[in-house]
Amino acid sequence: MFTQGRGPAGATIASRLSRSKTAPSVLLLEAGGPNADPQLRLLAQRFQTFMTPSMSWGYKTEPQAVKNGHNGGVVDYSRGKGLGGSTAVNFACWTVGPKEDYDEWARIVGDDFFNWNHATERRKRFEAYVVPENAEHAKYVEPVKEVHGSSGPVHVEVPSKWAKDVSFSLDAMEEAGLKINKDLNSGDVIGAAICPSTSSNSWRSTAATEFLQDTPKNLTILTDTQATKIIFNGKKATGVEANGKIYSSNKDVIISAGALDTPKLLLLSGVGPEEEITKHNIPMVHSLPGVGRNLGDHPFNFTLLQIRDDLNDLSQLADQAFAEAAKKQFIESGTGAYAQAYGIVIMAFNNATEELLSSPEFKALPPDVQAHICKRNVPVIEWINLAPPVPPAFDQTKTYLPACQVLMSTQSRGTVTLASANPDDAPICDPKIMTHPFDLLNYKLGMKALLKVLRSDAFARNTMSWVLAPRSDSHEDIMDHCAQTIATAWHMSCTAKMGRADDEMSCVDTDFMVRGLEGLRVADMSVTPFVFNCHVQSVAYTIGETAAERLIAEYALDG
Ligand SMILES: Cc1cc2nc3c(=O)[nH]c(=O)nc-3n(C[C@H](O)[C@H](O)[C@H](O)COP(=O)(O)OP(=O)(O)OC[C@H]3O[C@@H](n4cnc5c(N)ncnc54)[C@H](O)[C@@H]3O)c2cc1C
Repeated sequence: MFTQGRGPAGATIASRLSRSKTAPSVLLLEAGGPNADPQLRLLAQRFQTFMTPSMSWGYKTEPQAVKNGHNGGVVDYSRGKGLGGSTAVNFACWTVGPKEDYDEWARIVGDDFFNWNHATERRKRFEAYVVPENAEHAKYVEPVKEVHGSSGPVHVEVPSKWAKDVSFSLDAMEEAGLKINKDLNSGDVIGAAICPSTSSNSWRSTAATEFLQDTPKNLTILTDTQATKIIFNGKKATGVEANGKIYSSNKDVIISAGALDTPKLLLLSGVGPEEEITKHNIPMVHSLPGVGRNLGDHPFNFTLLQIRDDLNDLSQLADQAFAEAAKKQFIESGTGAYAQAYGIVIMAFNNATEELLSSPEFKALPPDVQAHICKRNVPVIEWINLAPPVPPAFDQTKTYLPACQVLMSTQSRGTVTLASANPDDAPICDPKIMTHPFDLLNYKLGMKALLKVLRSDAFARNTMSWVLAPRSDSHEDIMDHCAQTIATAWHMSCTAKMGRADDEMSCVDTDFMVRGLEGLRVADMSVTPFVFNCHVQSVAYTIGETAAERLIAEYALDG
């Protein structure tokens, strides 16, 4: 048995399989290094870690149509590299998404194994969800205990110490008309809520710290080992090539390299759309039109308000000496400014408005997509307050409220293709952000609604100035601001999607087996049939757990 890629999906599978009763031999190959320095796991630095060059693949998108803005429309498309994969560099927000998304996945693929109830039971096995009891915070946060795990390996917490702006921001959202959702991870995501983080006592937890410690002898982990080709005997995968060596497998090869590198490896190995493979003179192994297609993501834009100085303490950290001392104090004693800086993000997920639902853009969507968007807990827009930190170009001694918009229920789809047959070349990533008319309208209506909230008295009376925002609600000003701040939330998905046999774009079946091949599975964010309406690391862990459960049953690994 062999798995490749050490992100949340790959690490979960390798850990579960190797710890099963029959203890099969599992080899895990990871292209990056060990990411061993604990200082790279400070939650207070969660928004900067991805800029550490050794921990990122450093990908960028092709110029996007929302252009004429910064960088000519080229958007950062980082992926985590090394132990923990993207969980070692991500923003550590933990959201599991709406229950209806899981049921929709089950409906699309025709298998109840993927529905909310089953997924919740699986998540409870790997989750350790901690919300400290605190009378002051009870107004804002109260977990629905039945849907959370308490003793799994993946640590999720609401830090016990809150910065001042947390309650300010939630109170203002409530006053502006949003409902407070005390547990956005109950399956009901709608409303303004505290978002827990993947951390323990403000130290980031990663797929590696959670699944790859104290590993059993039958699990071998090789770092700095990039798989460059899958080896086939006819239509059967028998191993992979990495660092000029062949690693053979007598059972399955499982690819968990993430939604950009999994299609890249499949294409390099001759599996994918014929025209894409032959154009690089790669020998064709198997035609699969969906590989590298359907790339979906969540576009992300931000606005910035300067607010009253007494509303948070983060400006202290602009003083280099103060920041160094705070970091030292936190590392030595777990206390001080670093124990609460950037500890909490506030999220507000919103349903579609009547205006969106009555638009021609909505009515042109396929009937099943329309039906899904109309469901109770399915959001079309997410707003984020208190993150990310203010870019260095702005005066760091001032106090700010970043307020962002993340597009949900996205319909735009792009591609991942090869730049060449050389495995060292980055893939060509073109997510075609907001090219679908529904996404464009949804973005504009969402941004107008966000501006209305930020202009409401609750925010206005605490706002000193608008630093970054559309100049007006006009189409031109909203799109101009969009072009200036466009990014994605790095939720790349669907590039080797799971689907039914009669869906010609389906790449894997519900056993994660690559269609038309033997001994080859894909289990990572590539396989989701649509872009989940949440921050997706929880989905990647769930995919790993689901694939492991299927394999353990198929090979009777638990005896
Ligand atoms: C900057 C950033 C911020 C994010 N913020 C959040 C957030 O706050 N909340 C959230 O829920 N999600 C967030 N995400 C997304 C989330 O982290 C990912 O969706 C999730 O980690 C994907 O898991 P995966 O297992 O599919 O792939 P990955 O986590 O990307 O893991 C893939 C692994 O495979 C390895 N690999 C790739 N190619 C090869 C090869 N050829 N050979 C061997 N190994 C290979 C990679 O080095 C990596 O270790 C963020 C992502 C990024 C990049």
